[in-house]
Amino acid sequence: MSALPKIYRGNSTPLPDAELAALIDAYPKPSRLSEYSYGTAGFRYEASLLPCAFVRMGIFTALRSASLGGEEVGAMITASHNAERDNGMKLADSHGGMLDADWEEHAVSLANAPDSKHVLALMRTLANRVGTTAPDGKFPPMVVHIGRDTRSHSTPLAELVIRSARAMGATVIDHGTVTTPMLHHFVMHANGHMLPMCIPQRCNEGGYYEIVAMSYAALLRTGGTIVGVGGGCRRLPSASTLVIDGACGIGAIKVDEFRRIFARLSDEGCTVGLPSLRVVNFPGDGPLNVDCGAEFVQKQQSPPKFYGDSASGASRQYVTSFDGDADRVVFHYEDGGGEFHLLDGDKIAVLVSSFIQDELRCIDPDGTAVKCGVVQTAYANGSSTLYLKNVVKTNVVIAKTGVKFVHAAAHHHFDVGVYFEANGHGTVLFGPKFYDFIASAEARLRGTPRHDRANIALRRLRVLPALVNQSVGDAMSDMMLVDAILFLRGWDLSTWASLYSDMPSKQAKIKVADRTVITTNDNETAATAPVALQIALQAAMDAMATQENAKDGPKPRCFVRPSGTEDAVRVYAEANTQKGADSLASEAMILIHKLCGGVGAPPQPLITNRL
Ligand SMILES: CC(=O)N[C@H]1[C@@H](OP(=O)(O)O)O[C@H](CO)[C@@H](O)[C@@H]1O
Ligand SMILES: [Mg+2]
Repeated sequence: MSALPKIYRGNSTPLPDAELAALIDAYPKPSRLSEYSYGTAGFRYEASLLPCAFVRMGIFTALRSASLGGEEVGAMITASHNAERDNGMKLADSHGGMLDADWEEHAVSLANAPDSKHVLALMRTLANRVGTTAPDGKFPPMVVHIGRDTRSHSTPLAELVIRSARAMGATVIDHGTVTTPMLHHFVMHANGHMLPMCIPQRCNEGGYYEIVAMSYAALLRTGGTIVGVGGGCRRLPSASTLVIDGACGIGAIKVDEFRRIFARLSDEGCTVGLPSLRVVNFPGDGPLNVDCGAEFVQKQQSPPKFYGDSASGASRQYVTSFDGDADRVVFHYEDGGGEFHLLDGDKIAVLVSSFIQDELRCIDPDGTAVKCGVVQTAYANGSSTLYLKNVVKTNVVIAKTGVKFVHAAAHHHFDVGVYFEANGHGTVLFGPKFYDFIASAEARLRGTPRHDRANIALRRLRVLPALVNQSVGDAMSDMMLVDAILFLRGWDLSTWASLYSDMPSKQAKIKVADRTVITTNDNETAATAPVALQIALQAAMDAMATQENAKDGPKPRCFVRPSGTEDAVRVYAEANTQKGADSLASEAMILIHKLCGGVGAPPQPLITNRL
């Protein structure tokens, strides 16, 4: 059952300096760390390094809320796909998305201030700059939402953030264990962003489930009114039971709620197309993110371990894997011959963008009313980019790795912006022109028969912004979006997979003494330092192109970049053969080890078994 958040009301008055200082100094900077840095998705370190930063982030989030005149903000305690030993914090700004880039540096300065004296001085400067200090020492109202994942240290770390935010006089809304996208959703709705669909009861777990389940059911129901269109709208036996691998994390617990909701929907007579759900890999079934979950499945390109579950071959035809905080989702299946097939974020981008474009065209055949497009990163498989451009015929933009970059690009470039990182993190953003389009279509189509194709398209499009999380990528809502599209198209995973074939690829990571010695160009497709590294990588790519001598399709590609969430350098390679991709990635690993201060013995060649 969904729990209500615990609310600690604040009085907007910080504790006296001496008490704040005592709290800050009780958690000094760890001697093992020279500086905290703000990575791809916020602070992320081995958990024992974090108390100092987290006490200060309680203060920071309160200040951020004050700077926005009391708009509510959020802090999610999670290290997502990382191992259990790590933890971290993702900060949600008042619109529900990632923290404003200008404020990242304030967060970093506060985290790295040598002691309480400096923290308090910085806090005062910041408060003055944003005009928040009143003569009586009172701040404007401050509201901070807190969520946490299932890691053993997430609760004590969350308590530290709560303590220091309360010490600032902020109201703290503690949502307990939730997924990252749920926390972002609460913050977005609490501030009334996403109007006209925002109503207050959606700011808690029950409200979240309701909005996702109801809009999903509404989308499925549009399949019930089709008369002789396209032969779709059926649930193939191979897509009737959806197995959900929860990565032994929070997503398993939360998605399991939908089984109860689906049962209720069925009781209420809403049975069109609901699949049965089977959740595996709950917390405690196995170690978090180990040999299971979206990160493992996508990076290793192999099926997850089904801890404590002897799922038969038949039930592995329709499987989805979440990551540790359920903001990523990938799909996969085993075919009749036992071969594994992955449908990653690129495949989701293709499925979703072509569905939306098809529906838009039913109302606006010229396709000029709203600008649609897809944002990918350098990790997108070359075949997916070609397919999007040549077959879906949509706009494609390549942005830097990380949700904060792809989200901003989707928002900036498109009225309907689909973004998915290859690892399955993504969503669809709907801008004002989309809502105008829906409003004018509603006026125009009023009174048309429900089975009229344009009328159906309108009802499908209208429900999407409620189903698809508008603040960040969301494994649960993305899973339902994909499932609904498959149902409406009458497809299973193999039909979807057959749209195009991925170029064989290889991903790996390698430890170096200091990964910041590697810098990259803007979209991370090439290293700008060390210069010798990029020259050698280019030579390796050219040699592979000559060796493979493929006539058409994308050319072999390899790039490297320092991870923003792990202490490692990431390597990506793709080629026309798996052997070629493995060989390029191996060469890159050896080059990094040699030119960038590799730790330990030189890496061994990478060999993918499924050749
Ligand atoms: C190759 C890869 O999957 N990188 C991931 C990973 O970032 P890195 O900076 O590569 O560690 O974690 C980010 C947060 O979840 C996610 O946005 C990003 O796509
Ligand atoms: Mg995640």
